[in-house]
Amino acid sequence: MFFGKKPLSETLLNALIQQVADFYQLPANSVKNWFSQNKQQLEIHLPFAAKTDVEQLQTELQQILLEHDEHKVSLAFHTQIKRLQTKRPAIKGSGNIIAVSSGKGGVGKSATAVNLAFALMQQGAKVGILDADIYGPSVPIMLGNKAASPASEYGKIMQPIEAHGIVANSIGYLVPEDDAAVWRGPMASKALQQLLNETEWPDLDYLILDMPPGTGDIQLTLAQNLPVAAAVVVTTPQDLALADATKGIAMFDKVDVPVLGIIENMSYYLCENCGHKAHIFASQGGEKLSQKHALPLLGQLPLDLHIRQHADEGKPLLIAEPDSSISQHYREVAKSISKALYQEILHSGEAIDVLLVR
Ligand SMILES: Nc1ncnc2c1ncn2[C@@H]1O[C@H](COP(=O)(O)OP(=O)(O)OP(=O)(O)O)[C@@H](O)[C@H]1O
Repeated sequence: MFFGKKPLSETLLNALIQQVADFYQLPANSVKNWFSQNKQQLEIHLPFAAKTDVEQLQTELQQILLEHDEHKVSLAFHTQIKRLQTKRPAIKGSGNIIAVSSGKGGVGKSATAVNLAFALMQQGAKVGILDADIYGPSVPIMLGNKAASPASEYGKIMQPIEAHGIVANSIGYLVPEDDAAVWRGPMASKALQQLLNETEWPDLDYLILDMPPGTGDIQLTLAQNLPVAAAVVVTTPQDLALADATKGIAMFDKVDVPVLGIIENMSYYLCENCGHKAHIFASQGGEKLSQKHALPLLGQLPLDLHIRQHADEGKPLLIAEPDSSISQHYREVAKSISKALYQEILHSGEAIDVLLVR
């Protein structure tokens, strides 16, 4: 291992590796292969989307370099996400397909899926979104491009629609809303499989699949027949939604798709004037659900006017207000999802590590 002509001491390299390992509470052995050296540059390839960690990591590593009199060495961080092997054959370019599902309609699954797609992008991943909510496709509304239509050069393979740095496809771009609304189950699931297969996804890390709400035949067929890498379940905290979320978790268990965790949406309302936190839809529901199923509670997002306004106006919150505390919260959830999927990749391979969600 050389830096230009000068070898970088093993002691120093080990100290740097240990620092990153401690940061992520991982064994140094797993972190070692994230490092590569190139002339005066030390490259660190993070295997999950965690761009918001880079600044702190950089400071910590630079401090060690300074202590070893190696201040000239520059650091470069990259995001290098692997694909989790799925039972169903992979779809070209789609990367890891993450199903965002809800047992019950109206809990904010689509708004969560869209915001998470942008949050993952802002954490450094290449992201697409497929709107599989066939009876109520809201992705085109939330991306503000309802009138767009995917170009198709050979009459078959479609180019996804680009929006603010992600790509998307939806039945909503292809057929009038009322047409899809009358499709029966088998026709709807076939149309969705086609939509996924016949889109030219541009080498993504993640494809967010905005599932139709519920746990019926269409959902089960999709979870079973598509190469879904993992799922997250969105719920509101009240009992009714939690009972349905349980069915959602059971559905993914049945088809052996790992559930990465639960997102509680509309958890509370924070009064903008007095700062009072009101638990409109009851409290701690998501927490109880996560304990019951031994799944992480990935995030608790507020009931917030800005989330609704930006979604309904077609200006994604993460793009319109990237510095808001809610956008930061979404980025934390996105990072946790990405890390949890990395954990699944480790489990599926020879190495098994413990990665705590930071
Ligand atoms: N945390 C939130 N705060 C405020 N409004 C929200 C929040 N999450 C979602 N909404 C709004 O609630 C409405 C329903 O959300 P959304 O369409 O995402 O739900 P859904 O679960 O996907 O619904 P469906 O099951 O009918 O597809 C939308 O107007 C959306 O903007």
